[in-house]
Amino acid sequence: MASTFNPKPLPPKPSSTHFQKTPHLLAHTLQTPPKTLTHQHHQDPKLIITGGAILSGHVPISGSKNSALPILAATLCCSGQTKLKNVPNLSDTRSMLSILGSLGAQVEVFGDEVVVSTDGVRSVEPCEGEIGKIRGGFLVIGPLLGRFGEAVVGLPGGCDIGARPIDLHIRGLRALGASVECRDGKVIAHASNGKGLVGGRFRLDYPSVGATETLMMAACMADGVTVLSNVAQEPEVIDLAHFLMDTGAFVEGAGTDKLLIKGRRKLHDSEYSIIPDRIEAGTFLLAAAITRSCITMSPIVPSHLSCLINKLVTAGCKILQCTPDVLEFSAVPAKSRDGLHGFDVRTSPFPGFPTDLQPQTMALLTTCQGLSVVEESVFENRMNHVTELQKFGPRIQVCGSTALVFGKDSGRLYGSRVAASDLRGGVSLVLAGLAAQGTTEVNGIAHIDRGYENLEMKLRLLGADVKRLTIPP
Ligand SMILES: CC(=O)N[C@H]1[C@@H](OP(=O)(O)OP(=O)(O)OC[C@H]2O[C@@H](n3ccc(=O)[nH]c3=O)[C@H](O)[C@@H]2O)O[C@H](CO)[C@@H](O)[C@@H]1O
Ligand SMILES: C=C(OP(=O)(O)O)C(=O)O
Repeated sequence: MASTFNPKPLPPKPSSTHFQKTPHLLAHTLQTPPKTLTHQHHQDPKLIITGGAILSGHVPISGSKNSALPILAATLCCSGQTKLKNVPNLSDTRSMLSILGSLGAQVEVFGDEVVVSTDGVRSVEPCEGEIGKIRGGFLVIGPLLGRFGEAVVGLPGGCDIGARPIDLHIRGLRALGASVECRDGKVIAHASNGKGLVGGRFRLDYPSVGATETLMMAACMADGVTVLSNVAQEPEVIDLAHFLMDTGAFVEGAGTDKLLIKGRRKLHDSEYSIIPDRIEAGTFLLAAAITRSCITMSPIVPSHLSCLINKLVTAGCKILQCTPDVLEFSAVPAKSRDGLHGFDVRTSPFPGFPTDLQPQTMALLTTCQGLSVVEESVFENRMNHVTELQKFGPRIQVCGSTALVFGKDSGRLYGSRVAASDLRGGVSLVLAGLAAQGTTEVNGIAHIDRGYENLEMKLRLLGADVKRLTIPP
């Protein structure tokens, strides 16, 4: 029987120290999106991968995109200067900073540190163009409504992996006393009693990550006590709760299915470090697995990845070292190079198997022994990568939200010209390219740049042959 991975518990999170305010303005490296992101598809840069390299060495893991986005939105709840550390430099975080800037916030960027002051915010209507690019931008609605009593926010963008409605955000805000209507592609919200939001009770029909985050932030600024049930338990929700508590909020129950929040009108300044990106870390574990390699990575919170690691151990991989923040992982088979066994996956909310690792896991399963079944239960349309993965040669059969992956016996992977249509689907093609014989060209990599910081540089650090080709306009 496969052994179960039991990570050591983390030490308690240190309480925040107060940030020494820095009056100077320095480089705004995160605020200027690279030109290539605004180009048409045929002018997009592409990744060229020569497959077959065995990876080795150490990869640094960046801060979490899905924590950084809500925490940047939450700076709108805070007076004074908020200093965030370990913020990843991604097109999504740059969009989020533009959204804050469009409201009148002052944003300064020093490498991976971002200092935000929202005291000068005068607008409650963020730039619609940026909101429409990313999912996390919509999260400003809760803080705006809580602090200013109104918000006018365009409909969110993000990966095209399903309908992704926002009904739970809206119904939850109504339960806190807001009047909310959707008109002309915008959500227009008012704290309808004229005095601001009021505490209330709301049960989410589904533990939506985004709706939980919207309601947590709104409840922190509402008058009275709020109880939210059937909430999301993802590490990013816990990270947001820790940030809010550091700024003076009272949030109890983060990481369980019920939150109790005592509202205050305004939160104060703080200094806070974003957690490591578990999805980026998981992607590198899968990169090592698909190339049958041994690598180390840090920083990482192993318990955030228990579900994936247990599956990989079942497949035949080994955890050689696991401390609270470093992981040494080996997929080097004992005898032959292709000894990993397939396994079944059903995505579900945390602590279940993360939907954001489903496409990358499917890429690995095409190289494993036997038939694997991959079921996507979180999003209704997250199988777009399959047609592109099939171009590498393996047999994959899709029926609705379930894929049958026939594994290495259905054929080995051959380099191919493919195109990303979303973030994680896109990176699954990069993983397939690492394992394929010959050269792979991955187009549409603006999708990948939304969520991976320096992907090709990090892969090269591990010994992969990956180049970014930027075609001049
Ligand atoms: C920026 C960010 O953090 N993105 C993550 C966040 O997205 P996001 O917050 O959008 O994901 P949700 O947890 O809200 O969505 C999960 C499911 O709930 C449904 N739903 C959601 C809200 C709502 O009001 N009504 C509704 O029906 C969605 O359509 C989806 O089927 O969590 C997802 C699930 O872990 C991840 O894949 C995304 O990477
Ligand atoms: C689906 C994702 O992102 P978003 O919610 O930002 O579209 C993702 O990170 O895989």
